[in-house]
Amino acid sequence: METWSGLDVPRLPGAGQPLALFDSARQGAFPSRPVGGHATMYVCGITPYDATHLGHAATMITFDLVNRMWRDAGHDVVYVQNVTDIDDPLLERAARDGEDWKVLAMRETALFREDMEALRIIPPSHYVGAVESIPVIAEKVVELLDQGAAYRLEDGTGDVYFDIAAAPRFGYESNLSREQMLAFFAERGGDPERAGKRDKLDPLLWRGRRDGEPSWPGGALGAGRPGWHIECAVIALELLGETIDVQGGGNDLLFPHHECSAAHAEVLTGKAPFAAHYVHAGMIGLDGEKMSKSRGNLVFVSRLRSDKVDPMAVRLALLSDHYRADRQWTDEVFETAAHRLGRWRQAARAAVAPSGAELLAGVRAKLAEDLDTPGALALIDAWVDNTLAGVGTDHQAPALMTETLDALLGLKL
Ligand SMILES: Nc1ncnc2c1ncn2[C@@H]1O[C@H](COS(=O)(=O)NC(=O)[C@@H](N)CS)[C@@H](O)[C@H]1O
Ligand SMILES: [Zn+2]
Repeated sequence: METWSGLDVPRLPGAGQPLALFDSARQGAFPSRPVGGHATMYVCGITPYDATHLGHAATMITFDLVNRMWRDAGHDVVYVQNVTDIDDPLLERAARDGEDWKVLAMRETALFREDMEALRIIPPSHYVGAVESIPVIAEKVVELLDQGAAYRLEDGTGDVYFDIAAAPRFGYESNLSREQMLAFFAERGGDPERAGKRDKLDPLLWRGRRDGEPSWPGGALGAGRPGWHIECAVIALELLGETIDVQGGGNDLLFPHHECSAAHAEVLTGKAPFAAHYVHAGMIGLDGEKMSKSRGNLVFVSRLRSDKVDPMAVRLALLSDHYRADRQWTDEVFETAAHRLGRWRQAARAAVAPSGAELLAGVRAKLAEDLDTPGALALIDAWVDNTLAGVGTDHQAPALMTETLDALLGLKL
């Protein structure tokens, strides 16, 4: 699947320091140490309907900062993102609206790409759909069956499940109790009550063909379509290798999605941990509720854009609180960001300002501490206040400040 169009990232003087990121498995922030000359990141992309709401945008901006910080530290980055262009919620929405699910998926994915370009998100190296990945997913499910790590239900549906007992450390990523897992599993697309499963938490790998549902040839599996977690495990393994630096997404994916994806990958490769860092972005909410399709309380990037809202003000607003915090989108958050952006643009046009090198070093240091954007933005505010008050003697500073905000925060002044 084609990715969206790229953009230039200014090279800054010197180099950034190692990026420390919070790892959900180890429950602490640790330096990410990409090896082999390039950093590898898999970020869970959209299920293509109701795109692009501000929750999607906030999470994509978070991992765009990881991408930018790694590049600033001198790494090449191989970044893979998927589109879940076949799954129950997509089929349900298409049926609700009486439209072809393939058309819905294509239209929403195209809109997502436009919104990502407007928000100045560096495109992933590989942008991959679930449907185009079905042949290799089916092969991997057969491998899991051959390893005895998966089993077919005996009820004639052709459904295949993963046996979580095959993953000895299952649960190490989310650190949840079994009852918490059962609750999240039921809430987020799992089927704990399905008859015939060995364990209630066993996730679906392959759904055998059903009348009225799309299906694809699955080789030895027979016709059907892939489960959700195996999709992301297989796409990452195919394009990034057996272990990766970052597996990312919103914190709604921590369990079951990322836990199961990691378990599938580790059983397939025999290598653990699948990801050195399991990175989860907080949920953007509106009126006190998580912004989500099921609730329908969505603010769309494309709507803001058609209302002539500056995407850079949206991006700055979504950077103003810490990426791991569940946070609310409010008019006040937006107005504050728009005002801040105006002052920053004014200061960037000054002839002279406080030291640009000091600002760059300060912003690098704050972002290297688990993407402390509130700390970084406060340093920029102080620099801007001084600049607008006529303090400072550095003639290169305004230009360097502009490049710093572009390269590290993705903000075009
Ligand atoms: N309210 C929200 N706040 C922050 N991130 C969100 C929010 N809702 C969804 N996301 C994130 O946005 C991305 C796409 O979400 S999604 O459209 O529901 N799709 C999926 O979760 C799956 N296609 C992942 S394989 C995911 O990383 C998800 O964690
Ligand atoms: Zn995923």
